[in-house]
Amino acid sequence: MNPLVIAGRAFQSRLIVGTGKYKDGPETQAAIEASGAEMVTVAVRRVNLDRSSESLLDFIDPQRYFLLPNTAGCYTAEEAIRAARLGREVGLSDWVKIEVIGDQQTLYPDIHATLEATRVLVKEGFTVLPYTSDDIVFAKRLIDAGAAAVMPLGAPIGSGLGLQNTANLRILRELITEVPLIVDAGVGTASDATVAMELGFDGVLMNTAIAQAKDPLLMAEAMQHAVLSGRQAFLAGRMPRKLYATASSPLEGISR
Ligand SMILES: CC(=O)[C@@H](O)[C@H](O)COP(=O)(O)O
Repeated sequence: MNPLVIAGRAFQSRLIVGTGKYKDGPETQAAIEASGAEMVTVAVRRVNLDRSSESLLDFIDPQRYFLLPNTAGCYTAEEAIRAARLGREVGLSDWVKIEVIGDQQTLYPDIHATLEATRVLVKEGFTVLPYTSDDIVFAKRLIDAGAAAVMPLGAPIGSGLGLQNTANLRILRELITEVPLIVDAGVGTASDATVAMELGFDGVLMNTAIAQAKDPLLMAEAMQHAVLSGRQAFLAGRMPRKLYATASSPLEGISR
C-alpha cells in the first residue's frame, strides 16, 4: 500500500491520533499503540513542556512516533503563532497543526486567522497543517499560503457526529490535488473513518472517538482497520450503483 506523504515525509499509517481526554498517560500510550498510528498530535498549550512534573510527553516515545504539535486552545492568529514557535523552541517539532478557534460553542475554525497564522509560519520555515472548514475557497487560499496539507472538519470537534457534509468533502477531494487532504475532527465510530477514506481522503485525524469509547484500546484498533479498509476500497474502486437487480449467477448460455 502506498504511504501517506506530507512535505516529503512518508507515513505508512494514514491515521493520525490525538492525545486528549484519556483517563491517564498509560491509557493514552496504549491507545496510540493499538491505533497503529505513526503521527501523534499534542496540544502545545496543554502539555507540561518543562517536564518539571509528569507530562503527557513522557508517554509518547519520540523515536517511535512522529510528534505533531497543535495549537488547540488558541483563539487568535497571534496565539497560534506563539504556540507554534514555543513548540519549536522546546524541540518538539517545526511541524505544526494550526487550529485557531472562532466560536466557542461549535469550535469552528476562524478561517481568516488560520490563513494568517499559516502565512506567517510557512515564512518562518514551519511545515503547516491547518485545521479548517470544508470550504473549497479557503482550502485553496491555504494551499497558496504554503500549507503542507489541508485538514477540513468532518463535524464539530468532539461531537462524534460523523461526516456531516459529504458533498463539500467530495468537492474538496475532486478539486484539491496539490497537497494531502485529511479529515480532522467529528469522527464518531469506525464507519465514519472508512467513509472518509472511501471518498478518497488521504488520511483521518481523530481523538475523541477513541478516547471516549467505552473501550479506547479496542476502538483504536477498530480505527486502524477502518482507515485501512477504507483506503483499500477506494483504491479497488467501487462497482457502479444500479437501480435494478442483476443476478449474481447469470444463467445466459446455460441450456435448460
Ligand atoms: C486532537 C485534535 O487535534 C482535535 O482538536 C481534533 O480536531 C480532533 O477532533 P475529534 O476529537 O472530534 O476527533
